Amino acid sequence: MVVNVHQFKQWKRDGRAIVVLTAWDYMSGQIVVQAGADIVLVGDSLAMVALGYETTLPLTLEEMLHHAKAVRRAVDRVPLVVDMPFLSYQVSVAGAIHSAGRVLQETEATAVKVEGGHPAIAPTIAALVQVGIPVMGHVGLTPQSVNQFGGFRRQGTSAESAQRILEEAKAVEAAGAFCIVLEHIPAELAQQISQTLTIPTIGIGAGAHCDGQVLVTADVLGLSSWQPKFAKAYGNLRQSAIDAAHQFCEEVRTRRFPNP
Ligand SMILES: Nc1nc(=O)c2c([nH]1)NC[C@@H]1CN(c3ccc(C(=O)N[C@@H](CCC(=O)O)C(=O)O)cc3)CN21
Ligand SMILES: CC(C)C(=O)C(=O)O
Ligand SMILES: [Mg+2]
Repeated sequence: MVVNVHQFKQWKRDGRAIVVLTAWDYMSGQIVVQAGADIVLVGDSLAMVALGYETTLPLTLEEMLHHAKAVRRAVDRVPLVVDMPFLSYQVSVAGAIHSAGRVLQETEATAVKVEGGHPAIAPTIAALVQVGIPVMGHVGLTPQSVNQFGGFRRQGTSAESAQRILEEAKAVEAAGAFCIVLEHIPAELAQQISQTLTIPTIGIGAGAHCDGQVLVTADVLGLSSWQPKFAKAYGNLRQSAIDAAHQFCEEVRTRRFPNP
C-alpha cells in the first residue's frame, strides 16, 4: 500500500522509526527504494555530492527539477520529497507557491522541503499547505544559511539559540508541515522538540531521540569524498569503485580485456 504523508504521525505515536534516505539520480533512487527507505528525499545536498559545489547555494530550481525527474523514474510507491533550492521560496509567498507547484507538476513529487521557521518561513509553509502542497520542515543547521552561520556549525548550543530553534519547530508544526528535519543540534534539544511536537522529527546529527533519521546516501554507502562527523558509512563503495575502474584500466593496457 502506498503510504501518505499524514500516516507518519501515527508512526510517531506507535514509536515506529521513520527512515529517510537521499537520492540524486535514477540509480541512487533505485538503490534506496530497494533498500527499503520510507521516504526518498531529493536533497539539495546533491549540489555538493553530485555536482561538486562547496555549498548547496549554487543549485538552481531548474537543476533540481532535472535531478528530481530522474529520481522519480525510480521511485514509485514511496513518498518522494524534493528540497526547494536556495532562492526558489524565500523571495515571496507567491514565488514559493509557483516554485513548489512546478516541483509537484513536473516531477510528481509528493511534497517539498523548505529550510527555516519563524518568522520568515512559517507563513510560506502555511500558504503551500493551503494550496495542497505537503511540506517537510527543516530547522537547526539549515545549510542554505551556511554563510550566516559562518560554516556548517552545530546550532542550538546556547540556551538562547536552543529556545529559538524550539520556537521555530513549533511554528513549522503550527503552519501545517507533516514532519520536520532537525539537523546538527544537541541531542537533548532534539529530544525536547520531539516530545513537544505531534509531527515526527527526522534527525541528522541530532541524537537518538528523534522519531526518524536521515543521512545523505552517498555517506551511508561510503561513496562521498568527504562527509560530516555525524554521518556513518555502512559500506566502502568509493574504494570498491576505484579498485574496479583501476582494474579495467590495467586490463586494457595489458591487453587482457576484452578476451579474444
Ligand atoms: N555528503 C554530505 N553529507 C551531509 O550530511 C551534508 C552534505 N553533504 N551537504 C549538505 C549538508 C552540509 N552538512 C554538514 C556539513 C559539514 C558539517 C561539519 O563537518 N561540521 C563541523 C564544523 C564545520 C565548520 O565549523 O565549518 C562540526 O564539527 O560541526 C556538518 C554538516 C550536512 N549536509
Ligand atoms: C540531509 C537532508 C536533510 C538534506 O536536506 C539534504 O540532503 O539536502
Ligand atoms: Mg537539504
